[in-house]
Amino acid sequence: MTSVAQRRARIGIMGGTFDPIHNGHLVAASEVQQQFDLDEVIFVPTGQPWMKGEVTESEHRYLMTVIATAANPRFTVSRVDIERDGPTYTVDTLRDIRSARPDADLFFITGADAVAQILDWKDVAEVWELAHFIAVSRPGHRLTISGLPEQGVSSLEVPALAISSTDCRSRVSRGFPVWYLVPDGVVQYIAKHHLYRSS
Ligand SMILES: Nc1ncnc2c1ncn2[C@@H]1O[C@H](COP(=O)(O)OP(=O)(O)OP(=O)(O)O)[C@@H](O)[C@H]1O
Ligand SMILES: O=C(O)c1ccc[n+]([C@@H]2O[C@H](COP(=O)([O-])O)[C@@H](O)[C@H]2O)c1
Repeated sequence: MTSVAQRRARIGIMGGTFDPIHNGHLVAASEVQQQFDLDEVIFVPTGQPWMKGEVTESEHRYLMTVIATAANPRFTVSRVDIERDGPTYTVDTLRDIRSARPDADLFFITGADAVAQILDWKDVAEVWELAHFIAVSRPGHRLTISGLPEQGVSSLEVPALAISSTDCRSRVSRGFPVWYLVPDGVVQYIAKHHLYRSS
C-alpha cells in the first residue's frame, strides 16, 4: 500500500495595528492568500505597537478586525498580541503561532512601508528563521527589499488601494465618510462607539 505524503499547512500572518482595519489590508491579504496558495490568513492586531504613538484600545481594534474578516472562510483573527503584556514584537507573535501550529509553514505579510523597517525589529535574525516574508506593494511607498536576506522575502504587486488607517481616522474626525474605504460593518462599529471623533 502506498502512503500519500501530507502537504504541510501554509499559514499567512497579517500583523497590523488595524486602527481601523481598511480595504487595503483586506485586498493585500486576499491577493497573497491566492498567489501563495495559503490555507489560512491569520490577522493579528498589535497590543502595544512600539513604533507608533497612542492607539485605540486593543479590544476595539480586535473587534473591528473580526467584523471585517468574518465573511472570508480563510481569514481568522488571533488575540496573541493583544493578550501579551508589554510592547508588541513580531518575534513573539511568530513564536506563539509556531508553538500553536508546529507543522505549518508561516508567511508574514507586510506592506512596503513596514518592510523598509524590518532591520530595526527586535531579534530580527530569529524572525527570519520563523517565517518567510511577503512584501506587498503599497501606493506612496517604494517597495525596496535590498539589505534583507534574499531567501527570506518575496515581493508581490497587489491591486493598488491608496488607503491608510491615518486617513480613515482623519476623515471620521472631520465628518467625512469612510464608506467603501473600510467594510460596512466597520463603518457602523466606528459610529456606534464614537471612535475617531475629535473631542
Ligand atoms: N493600502 C495598503 N496596501 C498594502 N498594504 C497596506 C496598506 N495599508 C496598510 N498596509 C500594510 O498592512 C500592515 C498593517 O498596517 P497598519 O495597521 O499600520 O495600517 P496603516 O494604514 O499603515 O496605519 P497608519 O496609517 O495608522 O500607520 C502593514 O504591513 C502595512 O504596510
Ligand atoms: O518586532 C518588531 O520590533 C516590530 C516593530 C514594528 C512593527 N512590527 C510589526 O509589523 C506589523 C505592522 O505594524 P504596524 O505598526 O505598521 O501596524 C505588526 O504586526 C507589528 O507588530 C514589529
